[in-house]
This record gives sequence, C-alpha cells and structure tokens, in this order.
Amino acid sequence: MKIKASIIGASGYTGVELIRLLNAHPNVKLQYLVSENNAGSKVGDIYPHLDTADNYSFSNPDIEAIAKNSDVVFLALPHTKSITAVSKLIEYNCKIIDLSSDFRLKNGANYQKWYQHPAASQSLLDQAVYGIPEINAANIKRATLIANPGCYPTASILGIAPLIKNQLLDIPLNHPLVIDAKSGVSGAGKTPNPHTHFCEVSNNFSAYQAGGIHRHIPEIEQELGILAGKDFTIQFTPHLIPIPRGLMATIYAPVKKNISQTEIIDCYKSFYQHQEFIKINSLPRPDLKTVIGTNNCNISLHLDQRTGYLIIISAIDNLIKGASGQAIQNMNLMFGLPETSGLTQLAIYP
Ligand SMILES: NC(=O)C1=CN([C@@H]2O[C@H](COP(=O)(O)OP(=O)(O)OC[C@H]3O[C@@H](n4cnc5c(N)ncnc54)[C@H](OP(=O)(O)O)[C@@H]3O)[C@@H](O)[C@H]2O)C=CC1
Ligand SMILES: CC(=O)N[C@@H](CCC(=O)OP(=O)(O)O)C(=O)O
Repeated sequence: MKIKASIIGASGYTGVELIRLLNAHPNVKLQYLVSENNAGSKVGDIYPHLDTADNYSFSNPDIEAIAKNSDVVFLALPHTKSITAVSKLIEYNCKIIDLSSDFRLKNGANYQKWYQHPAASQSLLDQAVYGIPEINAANIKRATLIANPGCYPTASILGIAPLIKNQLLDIPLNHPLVIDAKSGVSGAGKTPNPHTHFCEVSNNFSAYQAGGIHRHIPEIEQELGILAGKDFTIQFTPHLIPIPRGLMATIYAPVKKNISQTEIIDCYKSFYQHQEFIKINSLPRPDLKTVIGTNNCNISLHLDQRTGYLIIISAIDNLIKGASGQAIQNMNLMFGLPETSGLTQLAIYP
C-alpha cells in the first residue's frame, strides 16, 4: 500500500519541489496538490518540468476531505498561514509535516516576542516535534505533527551539534558563536518582493538584517540550547547570493586547545555515523555545487591552529535538505521507511 500524500501550498517553491521528489518516491501516491490560485489547472501546464505521465492537477478541496483521504499532509504555506489548517487537520488520523516556522518555537510567549504575531496554541506547540532527523529521530518516529526546520537553522545546527555534544567549544564567557550565512534567492519564496527582483539580485551580493532579529536566531538558539542543556547565544548575519538555490553557513567556533584537526574530524564522523545525508570532509574549496539537487549537508572542517578557531562550512540545498527533502526524510521516519527512500539523488554538476 502506498502512502497517500497531499500538499497544501503545492504551487510555491517548496511545494513544487515536494511534487518533484514525491512523484519519484517508490512508496508514495500523490493525492491532493492544493493551490488556491491554480485550482483546476494541470500541474504540467503551469510547471512544464512536472509534466508527468500521471497528469496531476492542482485542486482546492476542503480541509476535511484532505484529512480523510490522506495519510500525510505537507503544508508549504507562508508563515502564520499553517496555524488554522493544522488546528483542523490534527483532529483527524493523518500525519502533518509543516514547512513554515509556525510550530518551531516551543514557547508561545517567546514565539510572539520574536515573530510579532500570535503563536499557535501552546498545546499544538507542545505536540510539534522539531524535525531534524540526524538529531531527533526517536521523537520524529512517534510524532503526529512535525515542525520542519528552517533552511539556515538546518545548516547551522548540523554544523555545530557535534561540538556541543562532545564539549569541544571554548567560547569566551558572554561571547556568542558567530554564524555568517548565505542563501540563494529561492529561500525568499516565489512571491516577488522588492529585494528579489532580477535587477536587485543579479551581479550583486547583499547582507540583510545585520544586527537585527532574524526569525532563525531564536530557532537556532532553542535547538542548540537543548543540546547544550543551557542557554546558547549566536551572532547571525544572513546574506543573499545571486543564484536560485543553495545555502552555506560559515561558522567560527573557538575550540579547546590541544585538539587536532584529525580528532575533530573523527568526532564529527562518529556523531554522524550511519547518517547517509551528512558528508564530513575538509574540502580545499567547499562549494554549493557539491550539494545542489541533493538532500545532503556537506560539512567541511578547517582548524586554524594560529587562532584556535574551527571554521565549519556547512552547505545544503535550501529547497531540499533545507525544506522539502528534509520533510520527506521526516515522513520516511514517521512511516517506518528507510530515511533515504526517494532521496538518493546525486548533485548536478557542473
Ligand atoms: N524557500 C525555502 O528555501 C524555504 C522555505 N521554507 C518555508 O516553507 C514555506 C513555503 O515556502 P515557499 O514554498 O518558499 O513559499 P512560496 O511563496 O514560494 O509559496 C507559498 C505558497 O503558499 C500558497 N499560499 C496560500 N496562502 C497564501 C498567502 N496568504 N500568501 C501567499 N501564498 C499563499 C501559495 O499558493 P496558492 O495561493 O496558489 O495556494 C504559494 O504558492 C514557508 O513558510 C517558508 O518559510 C522553509 C525552508 C526553506
Ligand atoms: C533568502 C531568504 O529570504 N531566506 C529566508 C529564509 C527561508 C527559510 O528557510 O526559512 P523559513 O522556513 O523560516 O522561512 C529569510 O531569510 O527569511
């Protein structure tokens, strides 16, 4: 029996990527591809690259029909737009994987402080499991509602977690850990905004929200704080790079003295033992082409013995490991499938 999967917000960037990946998943049948604006249109007419033999259409059924006829529902809606749908879906017997930030922060009051809009009910926040499979697989397997991580948090948390777990960080008191991150423009979604126009982005490179409160700061601090067992502070600056997809986080981590590059690499390899999507190395020129088109996270480690800093360069495809691929990895765990089912694509090169 195939898993019946529906996607709400199926016409956006992550929704379309879910269609592409789930269409090739051996254990999945696509059920409803929900889009308000494209309901009634053939998927292949709007997105010719998805003109498959199955001839799917976008539709807009009510939530009850979606819930009753689906084993799993992916929500690929903008922030704040998932809360109403999830409040209804949770009454039924389907599993829910939400790609937005609506269920990621555990504390409703903290959520409101950072996101500046009302949080989901505390009981839904309590039920939601943060879906980063390499760290949280046991809880994901038992979950009904997954809060799929943001793209910057995915690259950052995966890059830092082994240092925290092995107590290798040596951060001066009251200093934050510095994360300098860059994303391709699809990270901003399909709806155009003044900063994502071709003329703004092409031949350009920009930082945004420097010194500000990007919504991924509390998300990264929450998850690293859980691993550390105490508050964890980061200094985070995102940048926009003139490419469609790909994301790189460069993390500057002061590490304990007398540890060697080899010991650090061994520690990361042992932490991610059996995790097929995590690639640990010290590539001389870590890049995005190594991961674009894959569900992999490439973590390149470089110890600067002069300063005592470990430079961690964590690269993902924001639409796959940073969103739709990770959502499918979570689905695989929830349904007892191998984590890699439907996700074994290699990178596109050159
Ligand atoms: N892009 C990325 O790299 C990542 C995105 N995410 C998160 O995933 C979610 C989806 O992102 P993404 O696919 O990029 O977003 P898009 O803007 O590309 O797509 C969102 C889709 O939601 C539907 N929608 C329903 N209600 C609204 C509304 N009120 N305003 C706008 N669109 C609406 C739209 O289709 P229609 O109106 O036809 O129903 C649209 O296609 C977001 O919460 C995002 O933050 C997470 C990680 C990475
Ligand atoms: C380039 C760009 O604009 N990126 C988005 C992050 C997208 C993402 O992963 O995260 P969410 O799911 O939390 O939206 C941003 O900085 O807001």
